Amino acid sequence: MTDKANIANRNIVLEIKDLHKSFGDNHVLNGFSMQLHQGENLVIMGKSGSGKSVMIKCLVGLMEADSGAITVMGNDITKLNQESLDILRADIGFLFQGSALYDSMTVRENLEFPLRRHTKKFGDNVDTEKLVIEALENVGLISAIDLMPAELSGGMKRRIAIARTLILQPKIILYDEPTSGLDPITAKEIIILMQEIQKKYNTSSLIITHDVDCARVISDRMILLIHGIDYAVGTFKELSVSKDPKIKAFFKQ
Ligand SMILES: Nc1ncnc2c1ncn2[C@@H]1O[C@H](COP(=O)(O)OP(=O)(O)OP(=O)(O)O)[C@@H](O)[C@H]1O
Repeated sequence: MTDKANIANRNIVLEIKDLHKSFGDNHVLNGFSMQLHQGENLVIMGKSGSGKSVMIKCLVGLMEADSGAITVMGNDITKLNQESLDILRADIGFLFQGSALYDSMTVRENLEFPLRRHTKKFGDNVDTEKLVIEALENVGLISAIDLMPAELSGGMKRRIAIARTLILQPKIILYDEPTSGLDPITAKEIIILMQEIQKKYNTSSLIITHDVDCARVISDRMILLIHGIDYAVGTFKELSVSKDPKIKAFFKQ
């Protein structure tokens, strides 16, 4: 957890207001709102099918919302042209569910890949080797630089995926189920790594997870996504003692 008091007073780096998204009669998001503050670890929990992925897709522009506003570092993303959106995207790191490394590329090539896509951020004279090494050192896996993804364990893959996200030096990181599919010990190591990154770079993180342990350890605040809205917002401590059966259900594991 971030040990800085009064998160509510810090700058808002990402804000969703009254987001609606339906697929025919399936009203997935019915006015979801949230605010992510500078340096905050905000966990979003919701049951399977509650709309977490739909929300993230709207956030990163992979899906168009029916209505609502999404503001990233002061920019309304629905009003940006492609070029401005690309520049903004370089400040948002996205850790996909299940790591999603390119199987045919070495670890080094996997890390170089995002740098090639975001040349504007670092300029033409970027020292790629230096950035790759720094990112791998951050996740404690410099020794894996020339390995192929197939040669890595699940935990190592997740670390490399985090390094690939970090290499662009994002201000905001979106983690989609960062501990899913990992054994409890490896999951704990990944949570510790996420905390170290947050401390070192003062990144703001939005973390989608089903993992109550992960939420307990890492969250400054939590949002429970129920019925397509931000049904409950608070610290882990506050929400975990709620008497509301819908909220209680999240903490029975
Ligand atoms: N492209 C789509 N077309 C139609 N329906 C969709 C589409 N994408 C998502 N949905 C529907 O939206 C609802 C929410 O799906 P979503 O994938 O966001 O859930 P989730 O909370 O991320 O679940 P999980 O935890 O299992 O990943 C589901 O009912 C799903 O069927």
